[in-house]
Amino acid sequence: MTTATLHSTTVLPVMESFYTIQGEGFHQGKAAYFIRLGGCDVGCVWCDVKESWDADKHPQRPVSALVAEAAMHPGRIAVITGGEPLMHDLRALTEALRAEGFRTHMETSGSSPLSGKWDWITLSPKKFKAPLPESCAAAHELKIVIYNKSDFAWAEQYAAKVEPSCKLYLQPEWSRANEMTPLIIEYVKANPKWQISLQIHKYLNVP
Ligand SMILES: C[S@@+](CC[C@H](N)C(=O)[O-])C[C@H]1O[C@@H](n2cnc3c(N)ncnc32)[C@H](O)[C@@H]1O
Ligand SMILES: Nc1nc2[nH]cc(C(=O)O)c2c(=O)[nH]1
Ligand code: SF4
Ligand SMILES: [Mg+2]
Repeated sequence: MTTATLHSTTVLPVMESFYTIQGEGFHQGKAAYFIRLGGCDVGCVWCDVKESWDADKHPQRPVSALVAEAAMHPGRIAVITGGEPLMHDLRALTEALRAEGFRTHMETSGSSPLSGKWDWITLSPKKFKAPLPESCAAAHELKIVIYNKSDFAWAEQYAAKVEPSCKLYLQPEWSRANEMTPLIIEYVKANPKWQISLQIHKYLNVP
């Protein structure tokens, strides 16, 4: 049996999957198919998908079925998110997505070991469980959630750990967006290596 065949038998806990507009970061505004995997051991107090945390609450689904559903839509960006996707072995999923012509993107805290083949890794480090050095090295985009003023200095610590080519984004924590967005605007104006990332899907009322 080949490695690819072995991987094709894999199942993953899936909370939801949906075709939408990427609302955040460098690829904001592009059509993308999202697969939200269950399970997260990071525990951010302000997490906007706490329902994802317990993997056992979500059905185990075969990778082949997930990719077949994704391929029914015309977009060819697949975003793997969660929960914390790197709690799972993502080799089979990324191989199968690429075989269908998808570019593989991931949203991760980087706190569990990397697996899979990725065209784009969005690293969003968390104070609650720090990212591994390998995730910092692999990130194409660093996206720091700003919950209070002290998070700007914390963001700079991670900007120093990623590659020089890594894009840098500051994103207001949603419940504090009214207070934090003006601070982010001033910070980006003073520190133009950073850009602002808004969660535009929440303004557009799409998933
Ligand atoms: C729900 S997380 C799932 C992926 C992974 N666990 C992570 O945190 O990167 C997806 C993205 O949403 C961000 N996020 C989560 N809750 C948020 C909130 N309340 N406001 C703004 N961004 C949030 C995360 O930082 C991450 O960039
Ligand atoms: N439209 C849309 N864009 C997103 N970008 C990152 C998301 C995520 O939850 O990982 C997300 C999401 O949940 N919806
Ligand atoms: S790491 Fe991501 S999914 Fe996990 S609690 Fe934090 S924001 Fe939520
Ligand atoms: Mg989201």
